Amino acid sequence: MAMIRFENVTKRYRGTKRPALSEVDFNVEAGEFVFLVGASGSGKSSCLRLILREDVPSAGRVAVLGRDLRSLPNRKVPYFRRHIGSVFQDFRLLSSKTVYQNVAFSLQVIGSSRGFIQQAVPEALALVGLDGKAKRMPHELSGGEQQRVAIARAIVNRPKVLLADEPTGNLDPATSVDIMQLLARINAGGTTVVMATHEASFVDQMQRRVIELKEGEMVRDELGGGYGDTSGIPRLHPEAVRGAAATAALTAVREAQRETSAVPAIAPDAGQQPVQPDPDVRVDPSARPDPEPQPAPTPRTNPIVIPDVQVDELGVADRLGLSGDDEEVGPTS
Ligand SMILES: Nc1ncnc2c1ncn2[C@@H]1O[C@H](COP(=O)(O)OP(=O)(O)OP(=O)(O)O)[C@@H](O)[C@H]1O
Repeated sequence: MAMIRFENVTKRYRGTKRPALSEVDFNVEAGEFVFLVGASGSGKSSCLRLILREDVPSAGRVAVLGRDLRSLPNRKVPYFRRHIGSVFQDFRLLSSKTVYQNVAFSLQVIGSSRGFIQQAVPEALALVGLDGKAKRMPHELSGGEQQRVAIARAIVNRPKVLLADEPTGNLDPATSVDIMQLLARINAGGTTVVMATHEASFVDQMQRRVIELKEGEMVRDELGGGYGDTSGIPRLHPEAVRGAAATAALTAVREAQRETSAVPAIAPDAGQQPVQPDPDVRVDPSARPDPEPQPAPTPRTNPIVIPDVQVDELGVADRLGLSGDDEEVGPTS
C-alpha cells in the first residue's frame, strides 16, 4: 500500500493565475525517505498541506495511508492527522510550556492515558537526545534543541508518516546535520519521511529519492538523486559561512547514512520491503537504490546525541511507530 498517493493533483488558489500544483502524480511507499525540492513558490508546502488535509486539491486525488482524502469527513480529519507527524522550519513550540509539556500536549489532546504519556514522553525525548532537558522552557534551548522537541512531539504518537517542511531552515549547518541524522534514524526505523527543503547539500549527500517541482509541475522523480539545478534557490547565508563547518557536517551525514544502512539501530518494520520503484514513476536509469550495507563506521567527530538505548526493551520502537504493524487508520475508516 502506498503511504501517499498523488493522482494528477492540481491545486489552484483563489485569485491566482497559475496553479500552485499542476497534475502532480507520484506514490510514496512505506519506509521511503523523499526530498521534495524546488525553488521558492514551486509548490512544496502546498503538497505537504494536501497530505495533511489542511487543504484539498482543485482536481485530482490525494490518498494517504490508503485513505482517499476527498471522502474524509471534516470531523475525522483530527483522527487522520494522529497518524502523521509534522515538523516545520519555525518549530512551533508552545512557549509557555516546558519541553515535557510540549511533547505531552499532543498526546493529551487526543486523550491518551496518563500512564501512556508518562512512558511515551520520556522515551521520545531520549530518542531525540533531549533526556535531562524535560523541564526546560523552549526559550532556554538552542534552535537545534527546539527542533528536537518538535520532532519528539511529532513522533511521540508513533505516526506512520513524518512530514518535515524546511526543518533545517533556521539552523546552522552543524546543527542541521544533527537534525538530518535524527530524521535518517527515524526513517531507518520504518517511518516514512517526506521533507521539503532548499538545502541542496543535504539532498546531494543523502542520495535519497528526490521529487522536484518547478512552478507547480513535477519535473523530476529520481531515486538516489541530488538537488539538481540550484541556481534558482536563494541562499540565506553567504557561502563563506557555510564553508568548512558545512563540509564537516555533511561528511557526518554521509556517515550517519552508512551507519543507518549498516546497523538497523531501531528495528525496521518487518513487513516493509526495500522500496521498489513504482513502474509509473520516472526514474533516472543511472539512479541506484541505497548503498549496500557497509561495515560499521569508525566513531564520528560529530556524533549523534542520541543515548545508546535498547529501544526494543523500552518499547520505543513500537510506541513511536518505528516498528511495524498493519494498523489501519482506525477511527477514520
Ligand atoms: N493560500 C494561498 N493563497 C494564494 N496563493 C498561494 C497560497 N499558498 C501558496 N500560494 C501560492 O502557491 C505557489 C506555491 O506555494 P508553496 O508555498 O506551495 O511553494 P513552496 O515551494 O513551498 O515555496 P517556499 O519554498 O517559498 O516555501 C506560490 O506561487 C504561492 O504564492
